[in-house]
Amino acid sequence: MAAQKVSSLLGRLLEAANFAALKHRDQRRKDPYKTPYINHPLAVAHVLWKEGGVTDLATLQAALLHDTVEDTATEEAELEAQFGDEVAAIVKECSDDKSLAKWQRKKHQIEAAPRKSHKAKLVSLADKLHNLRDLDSSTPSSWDHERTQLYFTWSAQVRLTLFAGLFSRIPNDTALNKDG
Ligand SMILES: Nc1nc2c(ncn2[C@@H]2O[C@H](COP(=O)(O)OP(=O)(O)O)[C@@H](OP(=O)(O)OP(=O)(O)O)[C@H]2O)c(=O)[nH]1
Ligand SMILES: [Mn+2]
Repeated sequence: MAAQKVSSLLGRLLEAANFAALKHRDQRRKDPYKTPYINHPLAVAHVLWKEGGVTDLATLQAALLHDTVEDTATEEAELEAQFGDEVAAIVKECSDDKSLAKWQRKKHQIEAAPRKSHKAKLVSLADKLHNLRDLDSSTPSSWDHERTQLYFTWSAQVRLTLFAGLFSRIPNDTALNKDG
């Protein structure tokens, strides 16, 4: 790849990391160490690249930005203007509607998972994976055993529906879909 193109891709990735860092700058994770919140979106993007082999720029940018609309004062239009329609749409697909009750949000994630775009599924899976790893290593101070178990059970349901969609992307005309 031409050096100029690499430089442009890196720049756009760094722009997303910097944007997320500014938006999350006053937030901490719920763990006992009060880890800076930005560690989470950075880890989600890193999981996708390192473990998932994902190199698509829009997916990695969306991973870095995935909690900005849900958890900070960021408008979708802001993301559209700075990162384009595709990135903004993936972030939107990964954002809970905070005006809904918590149980409704949790239910909606299970129901919406199969309809998500492929890129949003990748970001959502990495998001869940990193949250589960965090729970395993340092449970949020206010979470008891039952609350932690509930997150594991619920996220397993979301991941199953996300995976079901990912593996059902077999084109309609393949032999696998023929009767007989
Ligand atoms: N495991 C873990 N999670 C933490 C920590 N600090 C903040 N979180 C965030 O808390 C959310 C999960 O907590 P819940 O009580 O289930 O959900 P809520 O914050 O949306 O109400 C996750 O949001 P999310 O990323 O939007 O994902 P999700 O709610 O869709 O799973 C996660 O990123 C931490 O120290 N450990
Ligand atoms: Mn997240």
